[in-house]
Amino acid sequence: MDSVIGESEVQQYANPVLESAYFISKNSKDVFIPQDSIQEAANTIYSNMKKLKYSISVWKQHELHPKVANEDAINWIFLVDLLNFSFWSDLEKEKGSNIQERFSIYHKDKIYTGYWSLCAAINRAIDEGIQITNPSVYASSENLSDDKIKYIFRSHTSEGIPLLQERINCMREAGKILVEKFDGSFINCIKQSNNSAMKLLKIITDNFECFRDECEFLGRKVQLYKRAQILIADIWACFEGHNYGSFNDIDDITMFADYRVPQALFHLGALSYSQNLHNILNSFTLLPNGSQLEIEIRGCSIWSVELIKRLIQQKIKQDNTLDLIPNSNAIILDFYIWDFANENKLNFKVDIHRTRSIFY
Ligand SMILES: Nc1nc2c(c(CN[C@H]3C=C[C@H](O)[C@@H]3O)cn2[C@@H]2O[C@H](COP(=O)(O)O)[C@@H](O)[C@H]2O)c(=O)[nH]1
Repeated sequence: MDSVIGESEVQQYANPVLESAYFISKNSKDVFIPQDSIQEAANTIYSNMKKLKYSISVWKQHELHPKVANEDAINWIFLVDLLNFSFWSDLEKEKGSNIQERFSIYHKDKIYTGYWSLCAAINRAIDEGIQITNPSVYASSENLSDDKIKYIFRSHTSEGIPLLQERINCMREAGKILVEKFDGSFINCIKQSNNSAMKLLKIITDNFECFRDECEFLGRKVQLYKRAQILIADIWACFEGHNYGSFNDIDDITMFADYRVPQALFHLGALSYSQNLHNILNSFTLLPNGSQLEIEIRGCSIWSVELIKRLIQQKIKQDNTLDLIPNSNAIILDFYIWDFANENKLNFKVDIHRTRSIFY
């Protein structure tokens, strides 16, 4: 068996996710970070972000995101990122097939799919007077029955929301933990973190099993923590780095290893796949959660964005124009790439990887 690279060179990163991503990228067999095109990818991303003046303030501009940074927003963000996973459709067996029948939410005269369908369903429930974001409500079926949750996520089409029962289980588990251990509010987790994103990451993954996005890769535990990290990032972005969003080590948060950003990284030339993996993705073959191919895609995506971040930070140092992007940490880069992917995904040459998982 090939020697496992990086085992001895234990990287001293503050974030265990970055350490895992480094290890995965050094031992990946079907996913690569092309050294010859990642600089061009960084240039493209940097110039587009400058043109858009892309910054932390974009987060609240999204129509379905909270507009006021307060306790209600924290409860909303916690619930959204508790359920922020697996929106891709089983109906799509080949490119573009049946997409009109995929799960979607009708809200205020608009139809939403993907991540936005989750936000729309929650906002619709709030408009209907359901206290859906209150942890003591979704913690127990006495306060909010399974049938009521099913009603909240009722689809505009024949396909229902993927993993509905798993989503209900997450709500019960996390709601109970917030009520029993954190006096009913995620704000108390934030207070315990003493303005450290890394401490908050540990509080989340130690206490909430459904955020514990870990698996084994070449005999070693790797931590990817996609929803735990985006939960912290969304609070930081909503509060624009102030108040409950003030973390002195926020730049240690990595890219969020989902299924959409890797697709964009491939399109931009910041990720490449073996022919075998290329064929698997374009034939819509399922990849089991925890499989080597899935972990290579997720881990290399995190490392690719880390390298892009370093390249862009070098460019900022040499850039003497005035229209610099105000912030270029992995969160802002990730948010930009995800928004770019959602606007261009129908033109991408390679499809997403299809893994059913509660982790992303
Ligand atoms: N890496 C990363 N993954 C993200 C997001 C978001 C939403 N973030 C919003 C908030 C601020 C930003 O500006 C975005 O507007 C969702 N996801 C993941 O994508 C998948 C859904 O994709 P689709 O089926 O196409 O909607 C699913 O795994 C979901 O967990 C992100 O930002 N980064």
